[in-house]
Amino acid sequence: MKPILNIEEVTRLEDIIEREGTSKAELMEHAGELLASVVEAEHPSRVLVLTGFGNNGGDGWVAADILQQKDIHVDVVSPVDPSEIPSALARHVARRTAGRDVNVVVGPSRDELMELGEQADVIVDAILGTGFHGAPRPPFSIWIPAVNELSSFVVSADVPSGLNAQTGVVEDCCIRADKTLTMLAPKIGLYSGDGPEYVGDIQVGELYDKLDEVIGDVDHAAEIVQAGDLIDYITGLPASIDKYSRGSVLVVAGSASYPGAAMMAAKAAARAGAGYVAVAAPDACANLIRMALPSVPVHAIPSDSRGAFGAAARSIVCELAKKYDCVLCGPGMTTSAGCMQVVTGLLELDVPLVLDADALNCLSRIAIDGIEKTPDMYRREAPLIMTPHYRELSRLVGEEDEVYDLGTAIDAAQKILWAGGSDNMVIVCKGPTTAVVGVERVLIPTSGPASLATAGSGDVLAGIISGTIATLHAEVDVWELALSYAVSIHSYTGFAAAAEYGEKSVIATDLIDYIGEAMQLVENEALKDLGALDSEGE
Ligand SMILES: NC(=O)C1=CN([C@@H]2O[C@H](COP(=O)(O)OP(=O)(O)OC[C@H]3O[C@@H](n4cnc5c(N)ncnc54)[C@H](OP(=O)(O)O)[C@@H]3O)[C@@H](O)[C@H]2O)[C@@H](O)CC1
Ligand SMILES: [K+]
Repeated sequence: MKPILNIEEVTRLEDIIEREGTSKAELMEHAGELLASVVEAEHPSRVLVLTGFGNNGGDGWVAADILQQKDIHVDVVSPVDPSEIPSALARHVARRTAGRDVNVVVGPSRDELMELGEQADVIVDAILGTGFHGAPRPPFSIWIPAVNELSSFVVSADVPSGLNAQTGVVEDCCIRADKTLTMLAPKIGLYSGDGPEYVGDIQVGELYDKLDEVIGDVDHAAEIVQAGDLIDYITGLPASIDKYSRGSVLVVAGSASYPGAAMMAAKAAARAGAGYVAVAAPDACANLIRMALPSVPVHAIPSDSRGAFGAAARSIVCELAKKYDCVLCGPGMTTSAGCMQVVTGLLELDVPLVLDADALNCLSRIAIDGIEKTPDMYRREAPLIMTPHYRELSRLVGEEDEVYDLGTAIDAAQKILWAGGSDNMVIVCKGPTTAVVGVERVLIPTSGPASLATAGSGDVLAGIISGTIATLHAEVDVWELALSYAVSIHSYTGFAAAAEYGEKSVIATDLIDYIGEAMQLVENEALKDLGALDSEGE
């Protein structure tokens, strides 16, 4: 796993490194060297380096100097004369570089900039880094859209200029990078909000060789899960096994209005490896589900007048649920009074429980002002997994109008978890970047493609999660990792389905049929990561 940092922790880390004997000036020299080596790998004959007023620009000036010494033609664009750059560190390296052979262009017009950009094979974006806030001001608000019109390969230093490195918000314009070389450790904004749209490939610039010794001295916003970390949760089928010992799932879901959600979740749970999957659905839609899923037993539960779970549902569902390795509750269920009773009833049982979609909306409605104010409602010994997308999460903590980025979503999930205080509780915060948040750790598994943002995709993920939990029975050391495995499978179904149908045309039911292939892809990646397979998968 690799740490992701909040910006204030990056600053603390730089201070710690300085106390250990490596100055910020030295770090900037290393940052420039690494930036130059990333550019050189593209074999350019001409490079344009765009610099700003701060130390991000300093990285660019150092890189420009090194590239020029390798007989690459380098143009450096600066908003002011190098001697007028306000940051002392950046001014020093800018003056040094300007005194050599690079071509320095101060304050070019848009047309002049476009002409330089058209001639360049690679553009280095060293305009704004972690010191940026708000929306880019002129001249950067002119430079950035101009660069985005060009076809040259763009490498951003530390963070694409225009992206808030903490929140991932782009207010006006932002460099669209092909590659981002982020210094020391990835910043949370690269994964949050608009970040994933702008960063391109993320590469970490290892500026400090003793980072392992100091990285533990700062708080980590999250850790990126690498495929090899998942190996304990990738299991084949043993030889002697029956359908029950493979793991059983009860899907408590559906309503007359949304029977499809129950179908997708149940089928996904079975495809994820559970040997026995059953559905408990309101009798208003039970027959539809039976016809769609011949391999799945469907328990018809008394409905209310709208075709949702009725008043008698709680006791019947809870009696059934006790017999399963995992219970998934929520998809397409609505928030009727009967549904709320089902959710509170299931929470009282001693069975691993996944609450998704309307089950979470039921909790929000019961609590009114944030579920973390009444943790007794969800505190339990048995595992509890909640799978809200960012908006459902904001409702759970009573902040309905808040728009969450990755950082604020993690904060909200931690509020709920710390109030509940159980190692067996995990919140999977679904968004452009999905975070798996537990009491002890926050993990970021592989994100899927944009094609996963389609109706029903969450039902499929809930099915994969419950199927995965059932197959693992209760033998889980690190719940956050087990769930990261399930989230990774979902991501890979998105890649596989997009390759088959095209990114725009994927629908949620397609994803289900790629679960088997996705499990194989995750396993291959894990084995490659651990060196047990070569890059061809041999
Ligand atoms: N520290 C270290 O050890 C190391 C740091 N490193 C590098 O330093 C970078 C951080 O450098 P930094 O702190 O100087 O900030 P940076 O992003 O260059 O920008 C600051 C300038 O931008 C300006 N500005 C702000 N908002 C703006 C807007 N909306 N529109 C226009 N301008 C705006 C702001 O002006 P102000 O708002 O203060 O008036 C100020 O002049 C970091 O990302 C990494 O690349 C590496 O070398 C490794 C070692
Ligand atoms: K930048």
